Amino acid sequence: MSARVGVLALQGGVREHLTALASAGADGVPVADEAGLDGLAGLVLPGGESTTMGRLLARFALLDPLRAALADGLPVLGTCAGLVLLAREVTDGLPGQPLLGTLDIAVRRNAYGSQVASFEAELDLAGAPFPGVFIRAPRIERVGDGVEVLARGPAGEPVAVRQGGVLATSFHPELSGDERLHAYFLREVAGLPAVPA
Ligand SMILES: NC(=O)CC[C@H](N)C(=O)O
Repeated sequence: MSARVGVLALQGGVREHLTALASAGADGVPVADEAGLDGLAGLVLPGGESTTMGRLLARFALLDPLRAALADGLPVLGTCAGLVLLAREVTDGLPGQPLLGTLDIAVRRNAYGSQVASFEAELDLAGAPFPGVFIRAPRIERVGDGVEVLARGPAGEPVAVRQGGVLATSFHPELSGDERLHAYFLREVAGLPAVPA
């Protein structure tokens, strides 16, 4: 049986991550409450709207259980709004915007500007080209010492980062029909079997 990997399903692009996880060899399951966190081998925080997602996490009493699960070492992949939620610091966050704060980076939301709010760029991910789909993307403005930069954007800014069991991208790997980043998450971050190997 393949490993169960949750996708936080309060808001945002859930289905595409479930599909990408299935292609990469995991059993993706939507998670919308605390009980859904039980027995997961990993978790994906999807793109969407981080302020809304944070409010819903608070409303559904998921903030503390999620923080506890991450502190216990649950491997997590955050994309776009999911990256914002994971960040320690959001330089233009709304007052009181709930964050998980487990990833030592500072981000600026919607920082690529209104004219070019969405774009695609070919990225170099561990020496191989990877399609980067950026939609009202957050920009990583600072990375802490323990954070590894896996890919950089057009201006050399980090767009894929990893800190131990936390992997995050400012782009949307689930929208490019290329499951290599999900496979990397499963294999290298969560220690699970994955395809492509
Ligand atoms: N595509 C996205 O996830 C956009 C993220 C959104 N701009 C935010 O700050 O939450």
